[in-house]
Amino acid sequence: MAQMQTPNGAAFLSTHLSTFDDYLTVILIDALYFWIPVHKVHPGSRPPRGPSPATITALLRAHACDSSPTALLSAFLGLPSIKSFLAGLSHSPRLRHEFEAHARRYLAMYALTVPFELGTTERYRAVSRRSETCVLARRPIPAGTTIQHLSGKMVALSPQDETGLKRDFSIIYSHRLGESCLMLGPCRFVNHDCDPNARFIAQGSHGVVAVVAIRKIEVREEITVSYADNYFGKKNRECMCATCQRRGKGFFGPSRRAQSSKCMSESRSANESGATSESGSETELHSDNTDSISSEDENGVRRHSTRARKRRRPEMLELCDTPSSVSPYPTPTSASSHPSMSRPLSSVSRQKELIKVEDHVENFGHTFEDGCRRSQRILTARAPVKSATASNDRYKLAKKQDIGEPVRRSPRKQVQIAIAQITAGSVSQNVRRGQQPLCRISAKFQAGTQRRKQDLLDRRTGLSTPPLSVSESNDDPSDTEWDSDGDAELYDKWSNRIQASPHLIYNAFWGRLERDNVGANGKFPRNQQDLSGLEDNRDIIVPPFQTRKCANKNCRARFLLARGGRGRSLETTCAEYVRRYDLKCAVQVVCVKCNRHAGIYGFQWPEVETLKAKVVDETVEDCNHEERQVRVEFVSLW
Ligand SMILES: C[S@@+](CC[C@H](N)C(=O)[O-])C[C@H]1O[C@@H](n2cnc3c(N)ncnc32)[C@H](O)[C@@H]1O
Repeated sequence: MAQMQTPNGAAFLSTHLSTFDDYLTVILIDALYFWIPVHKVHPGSRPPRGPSPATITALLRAHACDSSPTALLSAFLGLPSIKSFLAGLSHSPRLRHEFEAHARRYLAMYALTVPFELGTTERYRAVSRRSETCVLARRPIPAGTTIQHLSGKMVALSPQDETGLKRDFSIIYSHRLGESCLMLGPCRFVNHDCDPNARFIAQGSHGVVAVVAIRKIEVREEITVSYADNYFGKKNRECMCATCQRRGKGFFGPSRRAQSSKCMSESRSANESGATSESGSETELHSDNTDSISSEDENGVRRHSTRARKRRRPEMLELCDTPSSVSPYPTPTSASSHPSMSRPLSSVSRQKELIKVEDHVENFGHTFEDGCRRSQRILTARAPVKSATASNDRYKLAKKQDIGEPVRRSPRKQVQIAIAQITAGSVSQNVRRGQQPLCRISAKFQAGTQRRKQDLLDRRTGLSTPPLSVSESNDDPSDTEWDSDGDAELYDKWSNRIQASPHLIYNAFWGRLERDNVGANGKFPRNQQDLSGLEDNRDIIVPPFQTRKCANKNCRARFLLARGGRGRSLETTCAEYVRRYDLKCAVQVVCVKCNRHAGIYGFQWPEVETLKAKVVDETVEDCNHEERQVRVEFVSLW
C-alpha cells in the first residue's frame, strides 16, 4: 500500500480515496439510489463486494429522520462486508479514518433535510455519449449559504495516479496546495456553468471542499459552479452549459466550428511534438503557478513549453477561495496561468472521429426533474446524421431549434393516441421514429373506454399483489415474475391485442409508436428467450398493463405494472429508469422519484412535516413532496 503523507505532500491517498469513492458510489448510489451508474475514477476495476441494496435501504429507513448521519454511519460501518473491507485497512488508522469520513459524506446525502439531490442530465451527451450526473436543488437555497452535505475531499495526486488516471474529470488544481488534486465525494457531481449559482470553497486545511450558493437557488434548479474561464477550451468555447446555450456561445456559438477546425490542426501538431517530448520520465506536477509556462497564439491555441506539456492534465477544475476574508486559498489569478487549464476538451482523436449520432436523440439538455415534470421533451434528429467531422455534426445537432424546448403532452393524451392507433389497427400517416402521431379517436371507441375502465376496476379489486417499491424492482429485475393469475390473464389479453396489429406496438409511457417489435415467431416477447431473439438495437415496447395506487396514503401517484423487453435507452428521467429496469422485468413504476424515496425512506416522506420547527416552510416547496402528488393515469387502456 502506498505510503501516506499529509495532504500537502506529493503523494497522498489519492489512490486509496479514489478506490473508496468507487466502492462507496457503487454501493450507496448506483445500487439503490440512482438510475445510471455514476462516473468512476477507475471505471475498469471491480470494487469489492458490498452490502446488498436491501440492507442499505433498511439502514437508511431506520435513520432517515436523523438530523446527523452519525448513527447511520456507525450502523453502516458495522455491516459485515464493510467490516471486512475495513479489516484490509487495519494497518493504517489514517486510511480507515478517511474511509469513514468519505462514507459519511455519501451517507449524509440521504438525510431528509439535505437541500440537494443527484439528477441526470443529457446536456453533455453530444460529447460524452452518456447520461451524466448533475446536482439539483431540492429546496430553495438562499445566497451565501453553504449547501449542507454537498461536500468533497481533495487529495493530491501521486505521480503514479497522475500517469495512471488517464481521464478523470474531477481533477482540480489547488493553488493552495500547489498541486493537482482529485476531488471526490458528492460535490464532484456539480457541473460547470458560465453563469453559476454556486462556487467551491475550501473548508479547513485538510482538503475538504464545500459548495456555497452565490445567489438564490430555486427548487429544481441545477446547482452549478464555474470551473474556470478556460476550462473547456479557450474562453470555454466547448462549454455546453445552459448559459452558453441561451447566449449562443461556447459549444453553441457560431464561431466554434471555424475555431475548432483551426484548433484541431494546431492541437494535432502540438500533440505530435508533445508525443516526442513525453517520452521523458518527468511526471511531477507544478508546485505553483509561476512554474507553468504557457502562452496562447492568435487562434487561441495554448502552447506550452516542453515541460508544461509534460505536466498537462486533460481536465482540471479550479478551486476558488472561501468567501470569508480569511481564506486558506490564495485568490486564483487567471485559470489560464496554469497549463492544466488548457485542457483540450475535444482531443485530436475525438475530433477526427466520425460521429455516430443516434437517429433518435431525446430529452437533450434537461434533467431528471424536467423529465418528471414535463412528461415529454424531445429533440429528434430527423434523420441519421451521416459521416462528417464530429464538431460539425455536433454543432448542427445542437443548433436544432427544439433543443431544450419542452413539448408538453399529458399522459392521458398519449394514451388516447395509443388507444386510437391500436384500435384502428394501423396508422394512416407515416410516423417516423420520434415523431408524434396524431389521430382522431372514434366515438365508438370512446364509448368502449368506460366499459374498459369498469372492467379494469373489477379486475383490480381481485388482484393480490402488494404495491411495489424500489428495492423490489431493483434487486434483480430479471428474476421478477408475474405473481398473480389475474395479471397473467390481463397480459395475455393485451398481448393478443398487440398481435392483432403486430406491426404497431405502443409504449404508453412515452408516446412512441414502434413497428416490427415482434420476435421472429411474430409474437410479442414474453420471456427472456423471446427477447433474445430480437435485435439488440430495437426499442422493445412495453405494453401498459396494470396500474396500482401507491401504498403511501399521502401519495397519489400510481404504479404502473407492465412487462417488456430490453432495448436501447436514450432517455433519462423516469423513462430511463423504466427502460433500464423494466425492459427486462415484469414490474415497473410510474415515477422513479416517488418510488425511490419510497424505497429508501419507507414512505416516511410526509413525516418531514412533523419536524415542523426545522423544515415546515421548505417542505411545501420541496420538489420531492410535490412530485409525490403527481397523478399519473393510464387506466383508460382497458
Ligand atoms: C466534475 S464533473 C461533473 C459531474 C459529471 N457531469 C458526472 O457525470 O459525473 C465534470 C464533467 O461534467 C461535464 N461537464 C460539466 N459541465 C460542463 C459544461 N459546462 N460543458 C461541457 N461539459 C460539462 C464534462 O463531461 C466534465 O468532464
